[in-house]
Amino acid sequence: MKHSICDAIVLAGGRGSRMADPEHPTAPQEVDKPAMTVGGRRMVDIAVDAVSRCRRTVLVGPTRNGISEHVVQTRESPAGGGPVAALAAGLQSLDGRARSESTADLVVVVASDIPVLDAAAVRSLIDSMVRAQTDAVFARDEAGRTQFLLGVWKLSALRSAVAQLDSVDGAPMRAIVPVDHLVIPVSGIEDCDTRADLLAARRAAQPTEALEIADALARIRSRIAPLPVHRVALRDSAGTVLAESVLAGTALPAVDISAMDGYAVCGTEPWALRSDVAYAGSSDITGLTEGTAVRIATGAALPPGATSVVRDEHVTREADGSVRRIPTVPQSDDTRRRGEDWLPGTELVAAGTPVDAAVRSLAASAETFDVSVRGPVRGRVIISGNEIRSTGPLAPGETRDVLGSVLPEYLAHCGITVVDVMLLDDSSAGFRDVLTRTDEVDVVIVVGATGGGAADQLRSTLAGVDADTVVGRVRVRPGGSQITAVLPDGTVVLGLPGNPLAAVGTAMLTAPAIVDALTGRTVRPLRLGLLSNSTEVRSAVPRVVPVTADGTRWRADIRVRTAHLAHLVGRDALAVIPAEVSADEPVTILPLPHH
Ligand SMILES: Nc1nc2c(c(=O)[nH]1)N[C@H]1C(S)=C(S)[C@@H](COP(=O)(O)OP(=O)(O)OC[C@H]3O[C@@H](n4cnc5c(N)ncnc54)[C@H](O)[C@@H]3O)O[C@H]1N2
Ligand code: MOO
Repeated sequence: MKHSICDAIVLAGGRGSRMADPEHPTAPQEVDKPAMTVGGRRMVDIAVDAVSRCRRTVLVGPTRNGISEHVVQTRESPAGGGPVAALAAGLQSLDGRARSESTADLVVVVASDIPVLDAAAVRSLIDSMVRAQTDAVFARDEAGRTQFLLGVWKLSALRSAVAQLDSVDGAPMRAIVPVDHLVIPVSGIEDCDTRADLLAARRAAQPTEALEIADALARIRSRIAPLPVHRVALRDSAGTVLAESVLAGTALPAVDISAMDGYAVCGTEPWALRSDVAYAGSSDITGLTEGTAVRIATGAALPPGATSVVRDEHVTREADGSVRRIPTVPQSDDTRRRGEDWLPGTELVAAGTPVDAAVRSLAASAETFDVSVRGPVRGRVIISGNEIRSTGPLAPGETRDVLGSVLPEYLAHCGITVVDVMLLDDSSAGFRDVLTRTDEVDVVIVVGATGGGAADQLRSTLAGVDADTVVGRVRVRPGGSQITAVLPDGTVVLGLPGNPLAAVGTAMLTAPAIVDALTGRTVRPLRLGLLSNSTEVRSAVPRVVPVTADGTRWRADIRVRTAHLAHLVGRDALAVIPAEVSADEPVTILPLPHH
């Protein structure tokens, strides 16, 4: 029997009253469980995808957006009438359409609260059904519970089981389970009934493996969506990146002008010199006639009739007041012709270019005064840790905050404009608050709490809000515990390890890739260099190490302490050193900001 003769009924109604959020007692106590996300996907979509190889799928529950058009949506009667009422509605929908098609023999039934359900689990149920030739097969989860809402039925068995009931409204699943059924173990299909189940599922959906540096940066660049495009006046465009190319609004030069102080001439020499002068900016100069010349300033428009410009140094004045070209000089024309630099519509700067001083100046040269851009990227720095103090004397065991005041400078160098810096307690409520109030920023940079230990709330809070963790760990030292995640509202979270040098090194390594992704800026080639002391810093794990220019090479610091920034004082750059580096293997150079 082939998979294609199965139809599917996905149950996506039900009130998830046990899902109510204990931290938000005022929130509605009934939640739409199938719409809740795990790993960034709605559980209803997970269920629909798991049966995507079935011939027809009926989704029973409130009408939902974002469901494939191939899926028929219907509603149980009465609404909220429970799973048997929903199955009856699903059957009715299948039967209604079956008249024009051959009837399927089997029907897969899945609920929308199984966060790791996939096609393979459905496949194994169908395979068992085909082998056993029974009326229904249900899945048993690893806790030993039979999941009657995850199974495969003989269509005829399901139809008659439902038909023999007086009323489907509120009927329990047990009322229709056929005597002749099989239960098979299927791993990893635990359903989500409570908020704790949901959090555990979200936690399990977070990546735990450490990525190589290049893979981590590539994932960040491909998985983080760009910011919206907006139009700004050039004078307000600092820190932005062009979303569209800058096109010339006018030709440059707009008319033929002189490139030198000299003489505009007409025809063949000698030229009788007129007494007036063509100044830059004057537009009412009289035309030249054959055999005449007029003095002209650099940048002045050529008078009508002028055939070329001869610079002062190339001309002699005759006693009769006429001018001639010095015979030995080259026969050059010192005119800048209209459109010689560019014509209207020429692309002057490509999309993806950061708007710097040169871009702003160039756009003004082309009479372009506003541009379509992304950014600037606005960041908020959160300093976590109950032991961290920024002001006042330290109590025993407290640590001075040595990052809040300096990280904005390093982040600015990476392309993030920090709009505020906040100190935060390591409480789950505190973390939840900073990850849900993100309206004014594009990136939240959290310092500390990345480790995943008892006091490290960042990972569990990210799981709780179902952030999409793009990078969970990186194979690098320091900075291995760094996190890059995207909140459901699109805000990016960059988790930096708490040790000060680790925090700065991680920011310098990873923040530029976040800015690349958010702004769509063209990724620059890596700056590479060679170490002068590679044998002294060779390690089994890739490292980020401060370096100082050493002739044509870079000298890396040998024993680096991460609890302060001593190793950044007077250093030129950070080097990203591959594992087991050899003397002639290039390392990536990340220049440090300087004044
Ligand atoms: N069992 C393990 N424990 C730790 C590991 C490990 O692999 N296994 N890695 C260590 C490394 S390396 C680092 S780095 C940290 C990263 O942990 P967190 O990101 O959770 O950082 P915290 O624990 O919050 O802080 C670490 C350290 O840094 C000090 N700190 C934090 N913020 C500041 C600040 N603003 N100014 C000055 N100093 C700061 C903090 O007091 C801690 O001493 O985990 C290790 N543990
Ligand atoms: O990895 Mo920690 O980030 O070494 O200092």
